[in-house]
Amino acid sequence: MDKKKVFVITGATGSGKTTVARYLKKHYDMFKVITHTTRTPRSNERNGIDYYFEDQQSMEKLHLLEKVEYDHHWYGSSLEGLQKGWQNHDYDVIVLDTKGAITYKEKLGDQAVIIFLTVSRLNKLAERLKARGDLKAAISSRLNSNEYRRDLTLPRQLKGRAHVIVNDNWKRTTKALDRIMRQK
Ligand SMILES: Nc1nc2c(ncn2[C@@H]2O[C@H](COP(=O)(O)OP(=O)(O)O)[C@@H](O)[C@H]2O)c(=O)[nH]1
Ligand SMILES: Nc1ncnc2c1ncn2[C@@H]1O[C@H](COP(=O)(O)OP(=O)(O)O)[C@@H](O)[C@H]1O
Repeated sequence: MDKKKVFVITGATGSGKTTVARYLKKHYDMFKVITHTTRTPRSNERNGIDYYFEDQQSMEKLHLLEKVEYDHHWYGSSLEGLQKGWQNHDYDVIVLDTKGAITYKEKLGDQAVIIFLTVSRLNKLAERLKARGDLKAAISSRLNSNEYRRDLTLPRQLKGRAHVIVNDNWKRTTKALDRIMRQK
């Protein structure tokens, strides 16, 4: 069996996907796959580190494995991105919306390990976006988007095919992640 895997971190905005990806990169030597987006960078985000920031035209020229519209912006990931990581690492980690996670599971089967994040109280998500420093208008647009509502629950296509972590408490989350990694 191919030992190369991609860990797909998915869930609602503010649920902790980026934080979890950072933990897996640091503690399990995973390669963080950078995806492409047409949304504008946040003040602390850098091109080529957090995303490849694209415009409509440059986005259309890319050869992508999958592409989604999320809160009026486009996001997409490439097979080249995954393969770049697998050259020197057994494990890639990528942050995707739930639509992207379904595509990865369908296309890659057991090679894609899906981790779905949630929280027990939804108002925590808005609090976390504020604490992260997101602009008020961006938070409001995000929380009113159809994609935000959709990603609050595990899609039926991923039922029984994803690890679910309730990320209320960071220490407990790291324990759950370490448990998943021991199963590998
Ligand atoms: N399907 C897919 N989703 C992506 C990709 N890149 C980022 N996303 C998702 O797009 C959504 C919006 O991301 P972002 O604007 O960074 O907001 P955040 O989740 O609040 O940090 C999140 O669910 C990301 O996981 C991609 O290449 N493909
Ligand atoms: N378990 C947790 N408890 C408290 N704050 C958290 C926890 N996990 C993540 N955060 C914080 O919540 C904010 C949103 O997390 P982030 O990883 O950016 O979410 P996402 O990528 O899913 O939008 C960040 O400021 C992060 O530091």
